[in-house]
Amino acid sequence: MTASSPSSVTVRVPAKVNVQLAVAGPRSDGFHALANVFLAVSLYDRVTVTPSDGLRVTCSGPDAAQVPLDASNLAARAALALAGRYGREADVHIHIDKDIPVAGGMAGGSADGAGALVACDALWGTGASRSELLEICAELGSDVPFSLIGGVALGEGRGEVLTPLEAGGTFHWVFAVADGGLSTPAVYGECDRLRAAAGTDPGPDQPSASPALLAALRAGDAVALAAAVSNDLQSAALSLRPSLASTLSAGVEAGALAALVSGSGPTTAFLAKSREDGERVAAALSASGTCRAVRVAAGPVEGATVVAG
Ligand SMILES: C[C@](O)(CO)[C@H](O)COP(=O)(O)OP(=O)(O)OC[C@H]1O[C@@H](n2ccc(N)nc2=O)[C@H](O)[C@@H]1O
Ligand SMILES: Nc1ncnc2c1ncn2[C@@H]1O[C@H](COP(=O)(O)OP(=O)(O)OP(=O)(O)O)[C@@H](O)[C@H]1O
Repeated sequence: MTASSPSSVTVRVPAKVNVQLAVAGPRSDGFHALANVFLAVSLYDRVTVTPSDGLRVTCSGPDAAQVPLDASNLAARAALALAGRYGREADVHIHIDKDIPVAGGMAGGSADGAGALVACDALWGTGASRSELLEICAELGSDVPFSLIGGVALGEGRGEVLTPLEAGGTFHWVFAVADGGLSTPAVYGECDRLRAAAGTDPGPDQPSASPALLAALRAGDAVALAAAVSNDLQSAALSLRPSLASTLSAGVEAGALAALVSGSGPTTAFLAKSREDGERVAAALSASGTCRAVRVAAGPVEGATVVAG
């Protein structure tokens, strides 16, 4: 550390919802080509890195007990990857203040990976370029590059090849957090199984983004966006967790413009006309007893951002 180095750095990183998730059939490497339209929303993890004798991870927040604190933690993997590239030790204490539901389909682990990468880069004065950071993100996981850039973006390939998109306004969301998580590979596997059983495997080719969805985003038009949202993993998530159907119905009955599973689930996402409508949908979902917790959020918001240090 030089005299001018910060003594610690804190980075704030948002959760995501997928407003379109078009999934092709499995590729030969086991991944699926996607047309994945990500939107970053205002639920955040905060990742703080401080110089330490060795690599150590701690976590606080309501779901902290479910977060691994060993080298499998995506934040630890990010620190190791950056240190490895720059030939230094990952001698850092990473603290995750976790507000994003764990294994909820909102890219919580990916957020921590992107956050730790940006934080270590700032702490160590690495000076890595944006494209170098994005390359490391893509090695860590398909959702991690988007956690770095935030906003709204189309993810192609396995979701890591990003094209930033325009959004003409703020969209208001309600998220119903379910009890327990769903494993992302298990949900992709169930999607393949259901398609094989129905004889509807679409093949491995790259799917396309929906023009109507992109136009709705550009216009900032929540009603048009509600008509265009889609998630090819939704039936698989419902197959593995049938109780999510009653959460989706409760949100629709409460007046949500659209109700969908967030990514691989089991968090469900509800689009509202306004912040006030969102508060009403949130209150009705809480009263319905069909979920563990309810959160309101808005987006798009910016990606991983240094907030202290
Ligand atoms: C469901 C989404 O959250 C939507 O944004 C993502 O596609 C998942 O992204 P992620 O959690 O970063 O996933 P990764 O860590 O890259 O991959 C975990 C596992 O999910 C499956 N996977 C993931 C992405 C993808 N395009 N096809 C897949 O089949 C694979 O089984 C893979 O082994
Ligand atoms: N920093 C982390 N925070 C949470 N989970 C982590 C972290 N690092 C590794 N994991 C592991 O990743 C698994 C998935 O957690 P995560 O919260 O990222 O799921 P998710 O939001 O469904 O992911 P995605 O939406 O990207 O598919 C957890 O069960 C946990 O074992």
